[in-house]
Amino acid sequence: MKNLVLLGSTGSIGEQTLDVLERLDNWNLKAISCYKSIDKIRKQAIKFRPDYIAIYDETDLKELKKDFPIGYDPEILIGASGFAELAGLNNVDMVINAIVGAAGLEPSYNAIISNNKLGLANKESLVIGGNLIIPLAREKNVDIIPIDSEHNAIFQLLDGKDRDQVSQLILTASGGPFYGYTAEEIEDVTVEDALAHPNWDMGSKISIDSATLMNKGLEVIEAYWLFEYSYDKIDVVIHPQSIIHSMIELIDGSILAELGTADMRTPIQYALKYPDRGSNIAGKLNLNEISRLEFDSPDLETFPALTMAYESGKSGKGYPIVLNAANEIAVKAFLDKRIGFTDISKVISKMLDKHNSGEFNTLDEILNLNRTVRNMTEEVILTC
Ligand SMILES: NC(=O)C1=CN([C@@H]2O[C@H](COP(=O)(O)OP(=O)(O)OC[C@H]3O[C@@H](n4cnc5c(N)ncnc54)[C@H](OP(=O)(O)O)[C@@H]3O)[C@@H](O)[C@H]2O)C=CC1
Ligand SMILES: CC(=O)[C@@H](O)[C@H](O)COP(=O)(O)O
Ligand SMILES: [Mn+2]
Repeated sequence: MKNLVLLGSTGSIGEQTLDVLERLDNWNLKAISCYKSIDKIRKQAIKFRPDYIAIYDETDLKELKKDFPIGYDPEILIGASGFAELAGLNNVDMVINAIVGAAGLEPSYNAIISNNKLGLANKESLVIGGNLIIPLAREKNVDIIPIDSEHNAIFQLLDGKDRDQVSQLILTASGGPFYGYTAEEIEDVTVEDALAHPNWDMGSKISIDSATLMNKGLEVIEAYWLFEYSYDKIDVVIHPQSIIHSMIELIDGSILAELGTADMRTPIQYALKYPDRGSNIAGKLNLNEISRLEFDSPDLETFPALTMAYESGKSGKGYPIVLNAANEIAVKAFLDKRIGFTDISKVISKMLDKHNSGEFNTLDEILNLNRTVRNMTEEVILTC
C-alpha cells in the first residue's frame, strides 16, 4: 500500500481526492487536515481511519473526538505547525496540498525538504514561494505533480518534449461568471453572482479569483515556476467552455491541446497514478455533442487583476507576495460583504504601489512579508 497525506481534506479538492482514493485499491490515507470544518473531518476520520489528523484550533479537539469508535486513537496535531509536520512525515508516497491560500506554503516546503513527492493544488505556494520551493525541489530531486487543471494539462503536454521546441505555454481561462460584462456592469455584482462559476464547482476563494481573473494571474506565476519559461512565453486565452484545459505552441506553429470534462478528479488521479494512467472517472468527453469551442482575448481594462499579476511576476522580489496577500484579504472582505467586487482590484493595486522591492528568499522572510501585507491590507480596506 502507498501512503497519502491529504492536507485540506475538507475542501473541494480534498473531498474530490477522497472520492478518487475510494476507487483506487493501493492507497492508504495516512493523514488528513482541516482548518475549521470539524464535523466534516470527524466523519472522514471515522470512515478512513487515518493515523494522523491536524486541525487549527485546540478548542475543537473535544468536538473532533466525539463519536470516535473504541480503539481508534489517531495522533492529533494542532495549529499551523501541525499541517507542516504532516507534510514531512516518514513513509509517505505523496503529499497532496489542497489547502487554500498562503497557509499552504510551509507544508509544501516541508514536504519537499522531507523528500516527499508533492501533488500540488495549492497554487499560492508557488506564487509566493516559487523562488524557495522550485530550486529546493530540483536540488533534492523531489517531484512536484501539478493538480491545477491548466498546469496538469501543460505537464502532460510537455512530457517527452524538447524544451527548445516549445515556443509558448497557453493557459485557457473560462472568463468566469462575468465574461463579456462591461466595466459598468461589474460594478454592482453580488457575492452570489461572483461565486457562480460557469463550469467548475470550487471553493469560495478560487471562485472569486476566477471572477476577477486573478486566478489566471496566479496561474501565470504558477506556470512560470513549474515549467521555467519566461513570462513572454506564457499566454492566456479566454475559452468559455473550459474543455481545453491548456495548450502548448511549438516552434513550427503547431498547437497541442489537452481536452477533457471539467472534473478535477481527473488531474487528482493523474497525480496519484503518475507515470501510470488510471481509469476514466469523469466520463467520456463526447466531441460529437460539443457544438463549439470558442476563443477570445481577455478584457484587461475591465479585469485589471491579470495585468497586475503579470507585472508582479515579472518584477519578482516581494511583488508576488504582496499581490497574493492583498488579494486574499480583499477577497475575504468581498465575501464578507465589506467591500464591492471592483474594490478587490483597487485594494491590490494600492498595496502594490506601497511596496518597495527587496529580497524575500527564506521561508521566514516570505511569511513575514505575507503577514505584514495582510495587516496593512486590512487597514486599507477600512478606508474603502
Ligand atoms: N477547487 C478546485 O476545483 C481547484 C482548486 N485549486 C486550488 O486548490 C486549493 C484548494 O482549493 P479548494 O479546494 O477550492 O478550497 P476550499 O476552500 O474548498 O478548501 C480549502 C481547504 O483548506 C483548509 N484551510 C482553509 N484555510 C486554512 C488555513 N489557514 N490553514 C490550513 N488549512 C486551511 C480548509 O479547511 P476548512 O474546510 O476547515 O475551512 C479546506 O480543507 C487552492 O489553492 C485552489 O486555488 C486549483 C484548481 C482547482
Ligand atoms: C479547475 C481549475 O483549475 C480552476 O483554476 C479553473 O481553471 C478556474 O477557472 P478559470 O479559468 O475561470 O479561472
Ligand atoms: Mn486552474
